[in-house]
Amino acid sequence: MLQVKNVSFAYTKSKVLNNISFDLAKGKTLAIIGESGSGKSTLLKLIYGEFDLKEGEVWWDNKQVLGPAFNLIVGYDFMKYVAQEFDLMPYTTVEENVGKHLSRFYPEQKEKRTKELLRVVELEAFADTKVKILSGGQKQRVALARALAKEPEILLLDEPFSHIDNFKKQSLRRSIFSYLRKNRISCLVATHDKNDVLGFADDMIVLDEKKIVIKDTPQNIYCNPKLPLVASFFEEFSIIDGAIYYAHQLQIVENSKHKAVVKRSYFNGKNWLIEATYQSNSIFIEHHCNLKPNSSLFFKLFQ
Ligand SMILES: Nc1ncnc2c1ncn2[C@@H]1O[C@H](COP(=O)(O)OP(=O)(O)OP(=O)(O)O)[C@@H](O)[C@H]1O
Repeated sequence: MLQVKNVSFAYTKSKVLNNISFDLAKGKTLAIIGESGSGKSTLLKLIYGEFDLKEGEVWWDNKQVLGPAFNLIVGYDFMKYVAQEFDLMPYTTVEENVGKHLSRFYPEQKEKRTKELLRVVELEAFADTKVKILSGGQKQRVALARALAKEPEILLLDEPFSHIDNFKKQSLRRSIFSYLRKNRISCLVATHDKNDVLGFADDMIVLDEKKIVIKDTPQNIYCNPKLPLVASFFEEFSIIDGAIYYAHQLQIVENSKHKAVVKRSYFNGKNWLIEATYQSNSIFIEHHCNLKPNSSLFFKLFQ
């Protein structure tokens, strides 16, 4: 189990993280969300042992994770970290990058393992391609495969699918997260993408103002977002009478006590998002067709 105990950290004078504590059980996935600059990457780096901690401790089972003051080489065998910059070897092939840390003394095992990982990240066709000429998304997939090569017990992922195109993203997500589950690898994933969280993470934490402001299951947080910051991570929302409503919780009806004026309609694939003005504020309503700007509408609320 990963244990983060009362961790605080500052790069310079002011703190980036203040008194962070949480646990992550074996084989579980925990998502970290928060605005840009809220400290997600810093937290991953601290857990990886990239910096020395002055306040707080990080433990994996009965081993304490220590920073560079205690380790000549940053990191531990049981933990792998895929950073936003992938740190690959550009002039060697995809296969060589993935197999870099696997033993040369067992060539058959090495080849089998490398092939298995290339299948997980859907890069079999690029095994002999030099990394230098790969796209950003392909490089990101090589970095993921390399992190998994030596079967870590815990994987730290920083925006793992940010460079992957929408065609591949969903199937790659399913492939990676089911591989982690099957092999009981714990995973901590920092993300801006709700699709990394809903359906894949067991728990999530929300970072704001240097602290963990919410920790719960993705389902509970989605259904009861509590803060506008959290609702905005998932969907367009409106605040009406002090409560948060997602766009699908507002329904246009013939008549009601809530009257608004249409500003604009946006096509979003499944239906339309209507932006309207209600009591001088913008609200968002999901609807099956677009509506004329400046026309009036009535809506009702449901949860
Ligand atoms: N090496 C560094 N030296 C000084 N300050 C840093 C350093 N790295 C990050 N910071 C600062 O620490 C804060 C947290 O940054 P961090 O990269 O952890 O945020 P983040 O939530 O991961 O952001 P993003 O979502 O944009 O990746 C920011 O204010 C950033 O400017």
